[in-house]
Amino acid sequence: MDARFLGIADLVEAPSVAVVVDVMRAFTVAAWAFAQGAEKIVLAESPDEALALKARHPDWVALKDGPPAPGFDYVNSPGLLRSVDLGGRTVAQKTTAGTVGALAVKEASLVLCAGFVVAEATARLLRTRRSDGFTFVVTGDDGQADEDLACAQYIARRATGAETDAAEFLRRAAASRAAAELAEGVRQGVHPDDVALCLELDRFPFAMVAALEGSLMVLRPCAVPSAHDGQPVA
Ligand SMILES: O=C(O)[C@H](CS(=O)(=O)O)OP(=O)(O)O
Ligand SMILES: [Mg+2]
Repeated sequence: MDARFLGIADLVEAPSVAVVVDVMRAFTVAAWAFAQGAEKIVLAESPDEALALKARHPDWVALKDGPPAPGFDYVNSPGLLRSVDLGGRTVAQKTTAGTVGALAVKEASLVLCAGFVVAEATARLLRTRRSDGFTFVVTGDDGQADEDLACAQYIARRATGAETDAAEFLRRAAASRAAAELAEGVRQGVHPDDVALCLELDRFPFAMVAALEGSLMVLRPCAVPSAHDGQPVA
């Protein structure tokens, strides 16, 4: 299996299978939103689009990174989101890196969004795909964010079925600039548990698949039973 690791700016053509990785924090937050009952997440192009979607659908909730902002219900923090009941709700999410990365590959035939919390389910889903290669989008720091690269490399290894010790990959993520910035209060809209929550390996049993639904890029959880190993999915 051929794995490419690209930053968002390096994407010149739509990959066939794209795994968009944002450990800190967009896709850890997305996984927590599903765990808290959200039906789907619409990946918004801009803060204004997230607010416009919410205005059009008053039962939706809007979430963005950075500090709390007028019109937005939540910030991009797993620690803050984990106590919120999102049962049946649609979330419009806009972040600096993660949502931008997913929107950059919206023409791909399969788009998975991932972090350590859904690593094994993501790898399991990739194992069911007959594909010559996978493109991992390392969303942070122009493709240099080590928390995202470490997670992408870990998932790529697990996607081959190779036994892989996660410890070194998690250590790199814990030592990343993003982790330091979250811990030191450089980033805003942060809960003290955010870094630890982003490093919870396989916290959730589902993968997350994004696809165009009309003009919107919509992220949904996807159960990946281990019994399907080796069988292709649509
Ligand atoms: O919320 C985050 O951690 C970041 C925003 S920033 O890097 O602090 O500006 O967004 P994400 O898209 O989740 O990396
Ligand atoms: Mg990030």
